[in-house]
Amino acid sequence: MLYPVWLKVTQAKCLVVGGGQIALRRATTLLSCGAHVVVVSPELCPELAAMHECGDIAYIPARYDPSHVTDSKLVIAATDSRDVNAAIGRDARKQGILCNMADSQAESDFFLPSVVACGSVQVAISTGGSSPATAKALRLALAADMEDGGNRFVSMLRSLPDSLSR
Ligand SMILES: C[C@@]1(CC(=O)O)c2cc3[nH]c(cc4nc(cc5[nH]c(cc(n2)[C@H]1CCC(=O)O)[C@@](C)(CC(=O)O)[C@@H]5CCC(=O)O)C(CC(=O)O)=C4CCC(=O)O)c(CCC(=O)O)c3CC(=O)O
Ligand SMILES: NC(=O)C1=CN([C@@H]2O[C@H](COP(=O)(O)OP(=O)(O)OC[C@H]3O[C@@H](n4cnc5c(N)ncnc54)[C@H](O)[C@@H]3O)[C@@H](O)[C@H]2O)C=CC1
Repeated sequence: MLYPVWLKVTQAKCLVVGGGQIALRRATTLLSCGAHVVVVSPELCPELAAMHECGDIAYIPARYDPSHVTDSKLVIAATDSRDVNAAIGRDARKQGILCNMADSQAESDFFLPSVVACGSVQVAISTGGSSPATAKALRLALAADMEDGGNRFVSMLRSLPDSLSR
């Protein structure tokens, strides 16, 4: 069983190592939550390069080095190298920093959920890593329903036995 939390990352340094699509996904979410996103990678995909050009993220154009982890609140290891991602995880752990490794559920301290946001309400969906595609399908179904007034979701909640909906 995973322990669910809603983490405050506003203005906190969050390190993303790697410059591909997974790094982009992680950087985008962190940025939308107000984090100070630092990306380390010898190269960036066009979307991350654009985010750097407009000043949304800090960029260190280099291969990963253990010093990059220092002072991070969170670390995301999203390179395409198992050895590099594992080393990032070990360095983060030494400094007591939580780390997610894109290629190792076993070594990650936390997973990323699918999120539906509706005003101040956020719903996070996880399958504990067993089926990310299911988490995404549930998000899309719930988002479509909420846009439509949330009737199916709300009626589903109302149809729960009193003992469950209390
Ligand atoms: C452990 C975890 C990562 C972590 O958090 O550490 C993880 C792991 C892996 N995902 C893989 C594949 C895909 N992931 C997606 C999508 C999402 N994956 C996300 C989270 C997580 N994915 C974490 C567990 C979440 C949970 O608990 O359910 C979401 C929710 C959030 C996000 O990533 O932003 C986001 C949906 C966002 C949204 O749109 O709502 C799609 C669909 C798509 O991209 O369209 C596919 C292709 C379809 C498929 O194959 O299922 C693979 C195989 C890689 C390979 O072998 O090629 C692994 C590796 C493995 O399983 O080890
Ligand atoms: N968690 C998930 O949902 C999924 C995870 N993955 C895993 O995520 C990882 C990354 O995937 P993509 O972004 O698609 O890969 P990608 O190949 O597009 O990007 C990898 C990036 O890492 C950078 N890199 C390589 N060595 C580096 C180093 N020493 N220091 C810093 N940066 C370095 C490269 O320059 C490149 O920008 C892969 O290991 C893949 O197995 C893949 C699909 C889904």
